[in-house]
Amino acid sequence: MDCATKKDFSGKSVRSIKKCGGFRMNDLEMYREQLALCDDKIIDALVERNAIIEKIMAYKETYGMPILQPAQEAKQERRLNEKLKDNKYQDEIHDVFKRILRNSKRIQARKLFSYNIVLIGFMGAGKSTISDYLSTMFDMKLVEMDQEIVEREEMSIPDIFATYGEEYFRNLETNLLKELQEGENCIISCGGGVAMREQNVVEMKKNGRVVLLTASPETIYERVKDSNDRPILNGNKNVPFITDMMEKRREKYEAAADVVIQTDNKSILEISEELISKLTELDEENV
Ligand SMILES: Nc1ncnc2c1ncn2[C@@H]1O[C@H](COP(=O)(O)OP(=O)(O)OP(=O)(O)O)[C@@H](O)[C@H]1O
Ligand SMILES: O=C(O)C1=C[C@@H](O)[C@@H](O)[C@H](O)C1
Ligand SMILES: [Mg+2]
Repeated sequence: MDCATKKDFSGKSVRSIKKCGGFRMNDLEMYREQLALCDDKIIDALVERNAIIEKIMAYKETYGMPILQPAQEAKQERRLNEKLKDNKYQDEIHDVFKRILRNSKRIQARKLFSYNIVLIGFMGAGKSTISDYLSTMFDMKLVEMDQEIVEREEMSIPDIFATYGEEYFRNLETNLLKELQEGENCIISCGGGVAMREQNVVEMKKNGRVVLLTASPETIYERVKDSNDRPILNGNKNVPFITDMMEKRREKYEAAADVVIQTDNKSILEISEELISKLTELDEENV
């Protein structure tokens, strides 16, 4: 390819128009304009897509349909995989769609919850499990209080208890909870004992709705029996001990709760749906 140069009328060297790889001098400008038009189309499509997301939410609300529909999400993913399977840009396009999906989830989360969701309840009630699921489904930030404390202290909870005592651990919980009130649209999965301090409950309610998960002592026993991560239960993993401790804590849990969800024999999806509908109802009552 010969990109010959010649002088223009002012004497400046310019490339010959016809001989440069089949491109013309002004092609670059033209491509840039085409790119800008493409970007405009993408913006218009995204605005339209987001408006459709809002319509779907309104429709589900009107007809009392479940908000979370993981099967539909899986169907959409299959459709996309099929459509992109022979596309040479499939990795890049999949990456873009991942972000689009995450942002759709955020739009839903912001519309549904303008506050933090704070999960409380006895050990093994499912706080971590449900928080994790909700945070994935709505792309919401998740703070697992126990885990956060373990990371900051660089020690396991049983070691914190053994080295510094329970009071020290409880103070860490209170301080973390205070710190978390600065954010919003976050899921906070509390340690099992967090709601026992009145000061903690005041903090939770500043910027959050408190969801109490419950389960029978038998269910709790089944869920915790194979783990040694809960120092209070170590050596006490039996139904009578759990029953007794639960009864002692019950009043405080219930007093802290804005909504209560009983979790025995329910799937994670069922519990999460119940949580969303109870929180939504609560907001409607408060309007
Ligand atoms: N709805 C459920 N159905 C069946 N198993 C469940 C359910 N919810 C939680 N589990 C199981 O019970 C165990 C304890 O759950 P999880 O860790 O979520 O409880 P937790 O309330 O966070 O406990 P802790 O207060 O000790 O942190 C886990 O193994 C989890 O998989
Ligand atoms: O119920 C409790 O008092 C506790 C529950 C766990 O989540 C941990 O926060 C810790 O083991 C104490
Ligand atoms: Mg937990």
